[in-house]
Amino acid sequence: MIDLYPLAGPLLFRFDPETAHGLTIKALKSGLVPPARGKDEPALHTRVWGLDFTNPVGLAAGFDKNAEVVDAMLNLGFGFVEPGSVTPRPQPGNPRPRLFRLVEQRAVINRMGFNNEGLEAFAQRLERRREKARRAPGIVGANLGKNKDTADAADDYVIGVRRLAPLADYLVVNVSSPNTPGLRALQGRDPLRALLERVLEARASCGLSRNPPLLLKIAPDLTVEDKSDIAAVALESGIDGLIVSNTTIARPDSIPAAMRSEAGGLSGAPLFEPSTSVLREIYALTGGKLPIVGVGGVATGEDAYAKIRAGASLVQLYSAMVYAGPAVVHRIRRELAELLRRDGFRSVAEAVGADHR
Ligand SMILES: Cc1cc2nc3c(=O)[nH]c(=O)nc-3n(C[C@H](O)[C@H](O)[C@H](O)COP(=O)(O)O)c2cc1C
Repeated sequence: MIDLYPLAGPLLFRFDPETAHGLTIKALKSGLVPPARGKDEPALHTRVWGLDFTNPVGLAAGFDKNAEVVDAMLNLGFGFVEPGSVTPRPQPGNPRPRLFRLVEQRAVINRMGFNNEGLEAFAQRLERRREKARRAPGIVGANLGKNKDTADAADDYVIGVRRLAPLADYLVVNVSSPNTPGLRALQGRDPLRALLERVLEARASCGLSRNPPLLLKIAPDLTVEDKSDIAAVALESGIDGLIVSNTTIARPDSIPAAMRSEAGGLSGAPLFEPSTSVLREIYALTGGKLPIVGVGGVATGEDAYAKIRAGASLVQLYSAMVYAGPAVVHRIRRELAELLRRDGFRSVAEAVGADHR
């Protein structure tokens, strides 16, 4: 592929991060970014939840909050994309500034607070996409959040599931954003059990011939007890998988003093170790029975491979794209295929959880 990011990147970095993101979405929507899918090596093909992924590298939630650039991102080489988080009603999110680059650390801090155009706009875009003859191939999930002012969180997730179950290849219940008050408390054993029961019931009530897999996205900032509770509830509830992890509220020593006090979730390189370690633990606690999407600090094929060996069936990224542009996806695919070959794995699936054996 021709990589234009060495030109576009420095230009975008002259704007504040949120303006740069808005410009990126506009460029993608208007077709200014040329498609560059490339060919996926057969070893990268993988089947999870009965869905065929041409490669295991996905775009994490938060980049395309309103499902505006699903095809454009698939056309850049992602095996799957996850628009959202979407909330039932539109909401503005937190006041700006709320997005910060930590260039030297290859990291991002955000406290967006689920800014989005709401469920109806999101669903209609997916509906229109379904009608298009020329859709990009690839898997499209939908990541669900709750409105800030909704008292009973489960109500919002149920609304999201009912509207999007017929439109998405998989659904994500996101209870791990640090920027919506009270959200992460839903990861506790009893609230989680009650929430998952209600969303699974909502999915069943859609009467679809094929239910989209339902995944739970968790935070990296969890106690030993939290993790074992989540693993137990995930297994007993009958959900289909987990996404590990969202951003962290921790501030590792590498984060400069001026940025330490910015509230929000930290993502990118400093999140790699902590999120991979939670992934490893959750894989062990669930005995490898639930497919896990590994996310947090993935920027190279080696990072993706490490997540897979720790127990991820698929990986996702967001922050690495800010610094390396979409070419990062091609690089990861190429390097990952090489690493699998080097270690004698014929497929991604063969390498999942290899560190545990
Ligand atoms: C600006 C920004 C917005 C995000 N918004 C969401 C969101 O709406 N829902 C969600 O589940 N995760 C959201 N995330 C978290 C990412 O999906 C991902 O879990 C996290 O950034 C770690 O991956 P990374 O290190 O590759 O960025 C957001 C991340 C960033 C940087």
